[in-house]
Amino acid sequence: MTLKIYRDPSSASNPHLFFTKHVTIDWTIDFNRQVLSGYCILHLVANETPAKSSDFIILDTREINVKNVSFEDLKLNFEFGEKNFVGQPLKISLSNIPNLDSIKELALKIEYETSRDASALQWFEPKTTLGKKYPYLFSQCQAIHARSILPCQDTPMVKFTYEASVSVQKPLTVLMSAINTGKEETSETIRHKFAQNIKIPSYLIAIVSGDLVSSDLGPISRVWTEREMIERCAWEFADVDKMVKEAESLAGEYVWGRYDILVLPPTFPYGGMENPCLTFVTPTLIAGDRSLVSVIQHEIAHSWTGNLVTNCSWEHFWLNEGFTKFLENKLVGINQKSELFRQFECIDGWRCLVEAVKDFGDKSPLTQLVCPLDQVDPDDAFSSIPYEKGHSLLFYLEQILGGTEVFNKYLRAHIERFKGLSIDTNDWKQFLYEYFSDKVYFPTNCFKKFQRSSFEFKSGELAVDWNAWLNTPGMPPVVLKFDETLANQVKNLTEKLTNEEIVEKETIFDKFSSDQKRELVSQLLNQEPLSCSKIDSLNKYYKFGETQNSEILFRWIRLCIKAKWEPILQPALKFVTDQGRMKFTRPVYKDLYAWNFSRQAAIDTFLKERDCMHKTTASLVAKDLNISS
Ligand SMILES: CC/C=C\C/C=C\C[C@@H](O)/C=C/C=C/C=C\[C@@H](O)CCCC(=O)O
Ligand SMILES: [Zn+2]
Repeated sequence: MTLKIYRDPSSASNPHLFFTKHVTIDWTIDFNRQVLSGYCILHLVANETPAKSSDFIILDTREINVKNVSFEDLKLNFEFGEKNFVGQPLKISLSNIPNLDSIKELALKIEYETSRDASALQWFEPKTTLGKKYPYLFSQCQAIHARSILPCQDTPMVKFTYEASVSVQKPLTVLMSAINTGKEETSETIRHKFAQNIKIPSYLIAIVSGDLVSSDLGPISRVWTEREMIERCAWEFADVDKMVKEAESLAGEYVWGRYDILVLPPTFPYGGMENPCLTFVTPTLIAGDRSLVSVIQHEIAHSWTGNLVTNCSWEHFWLNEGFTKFLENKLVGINQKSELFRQFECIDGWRCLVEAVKDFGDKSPLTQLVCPLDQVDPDDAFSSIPYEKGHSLLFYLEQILGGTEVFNKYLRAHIERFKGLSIDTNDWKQFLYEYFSDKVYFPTNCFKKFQRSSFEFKSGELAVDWNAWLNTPGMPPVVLKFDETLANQVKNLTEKLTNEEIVEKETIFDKFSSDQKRELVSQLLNQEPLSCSKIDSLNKYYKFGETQNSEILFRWIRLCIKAKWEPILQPALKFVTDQGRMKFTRPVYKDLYAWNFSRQAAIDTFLKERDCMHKTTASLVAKDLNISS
């Protein structure tokens, strides 16, 4: 068994010597000190490059307090390398392991404790939870935060199974991105046990602990959250089993056993996180009308693209997110029984892409699909670009390679070919050419070079400008056209609201779906600023400020800020304080900062709130507001 090695600028680890095949975790959650303490055992396998006794096994860590490293009964020497933005390498010496040449497997036991600053963890004191009685903890390991909860080869090219045993004070629950395999109780504590028997990368390790309750949704699904939210969450996500079946019809068998959902506190920085067996989601999805469940479809889709077929490094993140966005939009179409709904989602996605390219600047390397990350923290590079540019490339290929039926078969074949593996863009492209070999002629040596040069098209070759799509900043080389039926129904009202005086609410508005209402505000936002009196009327007749749909509220707030409508200041500050989903919080903070009238209020609010925010959100918003950390 060997592991294919890729370049990963976000990891200091050296899996070319030994790579992880299984991890055993034993933790005690200490809510008083806000640390996880215990040990992990990394079960390593010798890779193709033979290790010498002068070598070190290098693991990624960040703010981890290592007490002891051992192999069987042998204590191993270790030291830390230099700290930088990817953490601090832990170098474990192999010098006193006898007969190193003959060792094929090596179980390294590392006893350690996390720090209070572990970047993967957010700790809550009881008073900050809904129930106010018990503390709460959750993790977010993507992209490179797993190293703050265990020393590991924190690169997605390495995939392993894991088992965990986690002790916590009674009556708290612990859940992980794995199957629950039982518990053991003492008078004071409960030890929860887990097993993840499918190989996963480190970024998919996840843990939550709190006073959680659950409600069954179907044979393989239940939703978990705090008691105060459970009924609303169970109603919102009632269709999840059906959605998993729809995804199976597209992508193949669902192999993870369970598809549970955890609804987190509002500081959770993302819409959703595809932790296997237990998707983590933001409470901003609870709209009260199931209108935001496409995030669940997105996370379900990751069960194949991302969690089975994984990007080998964060430079190829589009392979996770572009594919998943592509499946998500297809699932929306399948669920609504019409391709029109899929195409409608694509229009919104393209608009997000335009905005993200504008944000970074169209010359920025961070707008490339294959995104260079030397000396770049993946959190700083994160944007809609891998999602939407990746989606666009696949949408384009679908069109030129024969349409949905043909491409759906290819998607299945892609998943079948790469499941269980981590891949780069070259691997993806090579298989694409292999699969469609009847359609294209290509020179066999073209794959090696695609990163640097665009190659000339030969007769019969697939006419895709790969260099422009993959390695060039800015918008894609092709402007995609989507069916506009559903958007056009909105366009008439947009024009009316823009050009005419608003004297009452147009009745057509109530016939719109929530997504069309979102589209309406997006279209209004996509043009020149409205006058304050127009915003006054929209506010009076359409009451966008009262919506429970966070996507609409987000766009409404931005529309008002763009119009310099001063009454929006307090609602905008409340919005960025009540929830911390970065997709919403960062643009609103940035808009408030860009407007003289609200700049100081934005800074003051952030400074007051930052200690209660998620660490990643706080550090990125600080950069957005030009505040040093
Ligand atoms: C090219 C970009 C390079 C690396 C980025 C990789 C990871 C970035 C890190 O910041 C973690 C991202 C986690 C994302 C989780 C869920 C998203 O799909 C949520 C999307 C936005 C939202 O809906 O709130
Ligand atoms: Zn995703």
